[in-house]
Amino acid sequence: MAMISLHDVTKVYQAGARPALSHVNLTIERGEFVFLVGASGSGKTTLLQLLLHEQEANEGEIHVAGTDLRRIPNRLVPKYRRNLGFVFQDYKLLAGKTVWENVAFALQVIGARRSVIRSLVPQALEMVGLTGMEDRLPHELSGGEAQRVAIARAYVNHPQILLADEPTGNLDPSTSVGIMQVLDTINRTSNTTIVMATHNEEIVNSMRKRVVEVHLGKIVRDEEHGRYDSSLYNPDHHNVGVRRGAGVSRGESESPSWSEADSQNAQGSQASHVSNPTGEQAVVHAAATGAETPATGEQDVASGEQAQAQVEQPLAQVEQPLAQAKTEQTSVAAEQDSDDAEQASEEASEQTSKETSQDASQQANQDDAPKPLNPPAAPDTITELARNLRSGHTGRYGEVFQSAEDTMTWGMGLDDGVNDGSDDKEDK
Ligand SMILES: Nc1ncnc2c1ncn2[C@@H]1O[C@H](COP(=O)(O)OP(=O)(O)OP(=O)(O)O)[C@@H](O)[C@H]1O
Repeated sequence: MAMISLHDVTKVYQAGARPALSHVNLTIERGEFVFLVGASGSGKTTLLQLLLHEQEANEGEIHVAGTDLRRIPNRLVPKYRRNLGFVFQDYKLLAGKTVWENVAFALQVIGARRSVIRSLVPQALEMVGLTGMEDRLPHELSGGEAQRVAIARAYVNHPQILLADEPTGNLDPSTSVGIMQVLDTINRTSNTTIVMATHNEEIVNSMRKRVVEVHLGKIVRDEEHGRYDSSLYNPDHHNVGVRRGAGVSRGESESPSWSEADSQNAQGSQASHVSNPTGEQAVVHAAATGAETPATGEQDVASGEQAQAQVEQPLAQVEQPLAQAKTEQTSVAAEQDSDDAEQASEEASEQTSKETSQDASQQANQDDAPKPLNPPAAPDTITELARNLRSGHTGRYGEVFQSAEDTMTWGMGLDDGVNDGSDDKEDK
């Protein structure tokens, strides 16, 4: 069964208004990494809200992690959301809690044992490269560090799915590379399904993941190893087009006729210049060739060197402990009531701690600092991203997830006297 499936889904916020989503069909398998792209107002956030069950569809079926969202009673929504981690553009850390407490909180509110918390929080912080920063408060963090904490919090209970709405929208290019590296590592090492809404062309075009493009509430493109050119569906222009052949089509999508310029672009050039929203010219590789062509040193890439240095930290440092953790403990839920599992967690933690303490200490306090070169460990896609990345424009991002926050694992029970983490902090 697919991890996520939408069948003929329509969402209308106000009677008579254009549907935010119209007859959408989409299937995402376990372990896929999907970029959700499209102009502001196209329906990306709405789609994520439907997956969170923050909004309900007017028509159609949605299944997520085996749950039919048409049939889920409200009281079970918080439990359902344990399957999901969510990363927001603006981090949404709890201001009065330390890094450790922010991450631990996501486990405390679902009733995880202290021993499990003591095991999983360091692993999550290590995975995002923040070991050594446990005692910092959010206001003492850079944007990139704050987003790493947010990812650790979203991932600490090992959800099957990570949803992210513009997670790099507030970050500079080099810091964005680090965030994408973390998400890519989570996806590759733990088979976590990731759906990320973004406007950032360079991230999409460099990482060459599956791309689902939404335009006026409809999926107009669904491609393996796809790319994104925001100008093709610019809502301010009537003559929109889609660059067919930019990737492998995944299935039914509505494709408007494409313009002559697009046609020329798609016919074999190795690279094309695509205007970014600020009007600058960024060099991107034409996906029509389907080749993972390495960037040349001649390319004019803003912040390229800095971004590349940022990304080329040894991935083994974060992958090894995560892989080990996944081997020895697959589900927080399963561990909550099992003493055996608890013991295994502690053993895993000790083992992980021994094997990685040296690397972890080296990672402390280095969130945005250039990292040492380690080419064999850096995946091509991330290296490509580091070379190509420019900041994309950020779309509308309001408080649309405000109510969902309250029932995500870290928000549930905030005002209900839930342990604030201080006990666990002492035991850390
Ligand atoms: N709560 C709401 N009430 C009424 N209309 C809404 C609501 N939320 C979204 N819409 C409308 O639904 C459409 C899709 O909005 P949505 O936020 O999903 O787009 P988006 O692609 O995520 O945009 P952005 O990239 O700017 O975040 C837009 O026309 C928007 O105005």
